[in-house]
Amino acid sequence: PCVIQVINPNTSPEMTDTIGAAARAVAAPGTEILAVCSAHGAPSIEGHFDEAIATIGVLQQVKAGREAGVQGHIIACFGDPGLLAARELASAPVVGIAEAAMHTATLLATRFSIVTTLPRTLIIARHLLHQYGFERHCAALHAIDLPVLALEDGSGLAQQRVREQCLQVKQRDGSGAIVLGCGGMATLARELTQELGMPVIDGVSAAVKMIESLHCLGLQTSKHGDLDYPLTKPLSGMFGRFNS
Ligand SMILES: O=C(O)C[C@H]1NC(=O)NC1=O
Repeated sequence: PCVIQVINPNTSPEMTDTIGAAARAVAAPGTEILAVCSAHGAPSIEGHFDEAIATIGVLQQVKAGREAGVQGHIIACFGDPGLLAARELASAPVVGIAEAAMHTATLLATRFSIVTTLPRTLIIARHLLHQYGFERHCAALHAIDLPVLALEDGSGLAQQRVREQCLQVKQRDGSGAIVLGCGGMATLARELTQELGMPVIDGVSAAVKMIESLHCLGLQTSKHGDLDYPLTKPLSGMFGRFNS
């Protein structure tokens, strides 16, 4: 079996459910999805500070997942918080939803646009484009200018703003694909792809299929070089829980 731990780095149970549903919608018959969220941290991640504190919860979940013997981990926040640290802790593959969505977009179009939530988080997406080497593939980045948890308030306003922004991307950006820049947008991708007649990509589902592929290929996070397990040292205070 292929057990995939899908980690919502924020503490919103509603968003964890949205993310889990998107993952299960595409999981292969032999794949089990374990959707979890940080035990403590921020209810939504909307900036560098939120990302920094969310990283600890991500790493705690990755450690628990490794001890449970999962076949892969997904970091289901568009900033991919703690990705490389998680890869040091993990033996199984770790995929972030931003990298998964970006890689997928480059297989389908020469350029993609990103649609995310608050304008202040655009810089985080820009940093990832640079880190992953996708800057020249990204035509534009847009924000719907609503907070992350507006996607879970039941009003449908955020979902409507995402749809409107995607329509504008299609008319103005000259990009062939759209990347949805939030784990909470995961369940919108398939319907928007149909309506717009162009690929609208959700990183949660893309990451599930990537982990399944890596598992099928018998490939795991490389422990040769700089993603080897962390050096053992006495960690103190709140980090004592990471002492293996
Ligand atoms: O960066 C963003 O706008 C979205 C990001 N924040 C969050 O709590 N989950 C996410 O995917």
